[in-house]
Amino acid sequence: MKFYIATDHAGYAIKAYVKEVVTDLGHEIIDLGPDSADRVDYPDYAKKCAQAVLEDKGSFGILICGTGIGISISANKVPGIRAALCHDHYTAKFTRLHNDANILCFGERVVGKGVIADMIEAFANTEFEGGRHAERVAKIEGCAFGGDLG
Ligand SMILES: O=C(CO)[C@H](O)[C@H](O)[C@H](O)COP(=O)(O)O
Repeated sequence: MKFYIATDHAGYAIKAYVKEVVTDLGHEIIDLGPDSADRVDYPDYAKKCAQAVLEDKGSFGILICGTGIGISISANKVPGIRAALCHDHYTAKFTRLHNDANILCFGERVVGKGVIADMIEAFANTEFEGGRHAERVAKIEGCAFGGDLG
């Protein structure tokens, strides 16, 4: 699998560890920045990663900020992106199974290294289940374009 990773300043410190985890699992990871812990705006990096994931079909993203909240909200503004803010193995696994998430998000200030490695493994090793979930995922794009929520 190919992953794109981006953070803001509050997710920068953990990035090297995350890249190591992804590589050790046998996957490719491309770093979209930033290259230092200088203060940046998380929407800029969410957008960079979202665009890369959409342009490179079949790839996935990892986005990290302090809480994981701002960067996931931002990425989800991009149509076609399903960025999941995860906190543990269960949420990382089920967002692939049921939501077909294409970007894993978390907060550097929220989860520790063990949980991060566990989430990445669960996210990378879980396939979308399809079926009834595919119908719901299709409706997500309807929400993005102001469709009828029923
Ligand atoms: O968690 C975040 C957004 O949801 C960010 O990573 C920042 O930590 C947060 O916005 C605080 O920003 P600051 O400039 O570091 O005070």
